[in-house]
Amino acid sequence: MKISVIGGGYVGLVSAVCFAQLGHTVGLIEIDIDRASSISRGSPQIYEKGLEALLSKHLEKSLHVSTAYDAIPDTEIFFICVGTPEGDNGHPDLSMIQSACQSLGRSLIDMDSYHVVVVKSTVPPGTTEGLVVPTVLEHSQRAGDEIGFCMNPEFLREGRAVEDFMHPDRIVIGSNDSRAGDWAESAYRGIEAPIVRTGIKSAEMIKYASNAFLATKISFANEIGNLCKRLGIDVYEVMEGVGMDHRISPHFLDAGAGFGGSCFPKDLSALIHLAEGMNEEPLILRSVQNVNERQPARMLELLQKKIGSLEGKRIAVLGLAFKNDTDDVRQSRSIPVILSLREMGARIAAYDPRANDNMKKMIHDIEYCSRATDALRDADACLLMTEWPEFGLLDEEFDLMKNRVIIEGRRILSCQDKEGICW
Ligand SMILES: NC(=O)C1=CN([C@@H]2O[C@H](COP(=O)(O)OP(=O)(O)OC[C@H]3O[C@@H](n4cnc5c(N)ncnc54)[C@H](O)[C@@H]3O)[C@@H](O)[C@H]2O)C=CC1
Ligand SMILES: O=C(O)[C@H]1O[C@H](OP(=O)(O)OP(=O)(O)OC[C@H]2O[C@@H](n3ccc(=O)[nH]c3=O)[C@H](O)[C@@H]2O)[C@H](O)[C@@H](O)[C@@H]1O
Repeated sequence: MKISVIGGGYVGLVSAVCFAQLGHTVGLIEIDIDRASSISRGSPQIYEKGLEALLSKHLEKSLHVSTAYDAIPDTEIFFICVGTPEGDNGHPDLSMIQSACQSLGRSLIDMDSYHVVVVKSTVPPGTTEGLVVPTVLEHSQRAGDEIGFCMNPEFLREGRAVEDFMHPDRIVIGSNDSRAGDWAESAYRGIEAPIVRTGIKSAEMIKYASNAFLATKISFANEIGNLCKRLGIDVYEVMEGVGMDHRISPHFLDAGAGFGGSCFPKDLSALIHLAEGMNEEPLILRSVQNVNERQPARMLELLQKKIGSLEGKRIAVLGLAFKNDTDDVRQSRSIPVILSLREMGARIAAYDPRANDNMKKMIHDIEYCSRATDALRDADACLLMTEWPEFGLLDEEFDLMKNRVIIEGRRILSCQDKEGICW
């Protein structure tokens, strides 16, 4: 098939290279000139395992990158993968969706063959039919039956995006017309996964409900973990026993610093905003959010309990990315931790294997180290914020600290000789 992917971020770029890998001819449209040119050079600005290799395999063969929409005349199916960041009051900012639909619509003027437009970005229920369909039709001046519309949410995780795209648990395709749904389904031929065909609004809601449920599992584990901490119980041992019940599953029950990233926090806010707009009280969702917002402060309470005032103390912060295997720091739990430490007068020495540069753009006035040992040297305490496997190997490196006070926000360390383990 001839596919165009609109937006070259985590979802768009990964989708584009994976569609090329599945044998399609793919055009990637990215309006940010810097992003587009680094993708065209084969070195994207985002880090994902396996992405560069696939990109260089297909670049200028079955995958072409452009900053303009006029490069898409042959396209049969469009996947919209632009950002939907949190806007005012938790409502997602849909302006990028709107402007992508305007440009896409204009590029379809004067075409007479059938096209399918698929929304892959996470959008609130009603957005595809209420915004995408009318905007594309208005700007293309085409009749409703000449363009099909689908909603196909994406479930990939950062850090393992290529793997997740190629091996999903399910592929959800929401459509109101079976021809459009069949086309969208064809794009995934070659991937072995159950296909779930739904209406468009259900597909939109499946995405929010999935993220909200995963976030709920994490906050639940954190609440139990906070209780366990007081009782001197190891919450990881508890959750291992809990997760063995197949109705619960062992995944997403790791207690610690809480969830960050560009999606759980914003999608939770969007769902809360949606509920409130309909006078439904989102009791569970608000609690999930509240528990998550308090977890970083709990780490700092524990730290103060161990070493007293933080004024002038050197604190090593290991891990800046919101999770391992990514350089993404959006909504990382290390941000509130660093900001509070700074307010309390601590001297911060931070290290992340990949995310130092991205965090520097956000917080400049702390020390960034190029190795964990540099951060740990002479530190009064260490806060471990990201589940990077390399941190799991640290042991005698902690002897460089003034005291081995280590607060683990992620259970990753295998060494036994540590004090002040958090959860
Ligand atoms: N990051 C993730 O792991 C996942 C994200 N999602 C959802 O997918 C959507 C995209 O997320 P990301 O890829 O993380 O966003 P991103 O911000 O990394 O990438 C979006 C890209 O779209 C480009 N763009 C914006 N307007 C455009 C336009 N009119 N034409 C062409 N390109 C345009 C931007 O320059 C940017 O490079 C969001 O709705 C997000 O919630 C869904 C699943 C996973
Ligand atoms: O919509 C999205 O963008 C994506 O959001 C999440 O993926 P992602 O945010 O990339 O990463 P996760 O692996 O889910 O981790 C999110 C956060 O939760 C934290 N986490 C995860 C698992 C856990 O048990 N405990 C926990 O605190 C991680 O440290 C991280 O900060 C979902 O897992 C994806 O299915 C979804 O597509």
